[in-house]
Amino acid sequence: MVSIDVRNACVDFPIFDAKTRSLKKAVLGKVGGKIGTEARVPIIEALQDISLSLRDGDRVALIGHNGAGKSTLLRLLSGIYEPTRGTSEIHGKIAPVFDLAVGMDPEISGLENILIRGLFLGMTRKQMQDRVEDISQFTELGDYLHLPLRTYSTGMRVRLALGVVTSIDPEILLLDEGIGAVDAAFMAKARDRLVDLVRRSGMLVFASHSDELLFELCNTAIWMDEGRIKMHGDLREVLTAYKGRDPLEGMSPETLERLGEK
Ligand SMILES: Nc1ncnc2c1ncn2[C@@H]1O[C@H](COP(=O)(O)OP(=O)(O)OP(=O)(O)O)[C@@H](O)[C@H]1O
Repeated sequence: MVSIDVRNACVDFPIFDAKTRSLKKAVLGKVGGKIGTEARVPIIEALQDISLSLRDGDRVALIGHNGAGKSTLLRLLSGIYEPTRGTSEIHGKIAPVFDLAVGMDPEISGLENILIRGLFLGMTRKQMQDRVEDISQFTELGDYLHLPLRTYSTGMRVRLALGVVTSIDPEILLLDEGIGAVDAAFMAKARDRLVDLVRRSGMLVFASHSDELLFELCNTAIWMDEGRIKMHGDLREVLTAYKGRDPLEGMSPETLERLGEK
């Protein structure tokens, strides 16, 4: 069974090379997790007292200001970070997609990178070999696929990475935004594959600042604030509370029609 159970989890980052005295003023800043200065070294309390249970079919949006703890929570859910206090129990095959560049080697060709990146995301060599043709076509990179990745532009790299990421079959998909570096026409094409990917995966947790993408992919939301869960519930309700207005009101009729929210 695919499941995530987190109980009273905290994640602290001790900062060994910071000057505590000057940091005391910084606690007043609005953005970021709380900075504790009582200990011998300053400690950033990135996540505090997080409890949540997610099950198959859950599609959760992670929202909140810069530094609120969204990326740290995704890393906790992926097992990259262990909780400093509390527990997290995760069952299922996880595909963490935080940084599209991770798992890519600049010295080998695009085609070889497709294989390597797929293995990194938990696929078998055979599964990836069956998908290479489809991914290659999707990227529209043509002969570039035979050249080393270092010869690619940023957008070309994102095309390749998105092609691979949207071809996998994860049980738990953890997605961090950062997929904006492609042109609009390509993004529209990637969006369809992304929607398909999410339908195939058992569970999704998606950190993003794009209301449109969130409505397209998620049904519930967690609002993170200073390392804590401030609200967890229906996507539209949580986004409305976070923004102080209904997010659907500002959207064009075409977008609303696509989202099925006329
Ligand atoms: N490796 C680290 N070392 C020290 N502090 C960290 C580290 N990673 C994150 N933090 C701190 O943890 C807090 C939460 O950061 P996190 O990256 O999770 O926020 P976020 O909600 O993803 O922000 P954004 O929307 O800007 O990406 C911040 O105060 C940040 O300074």
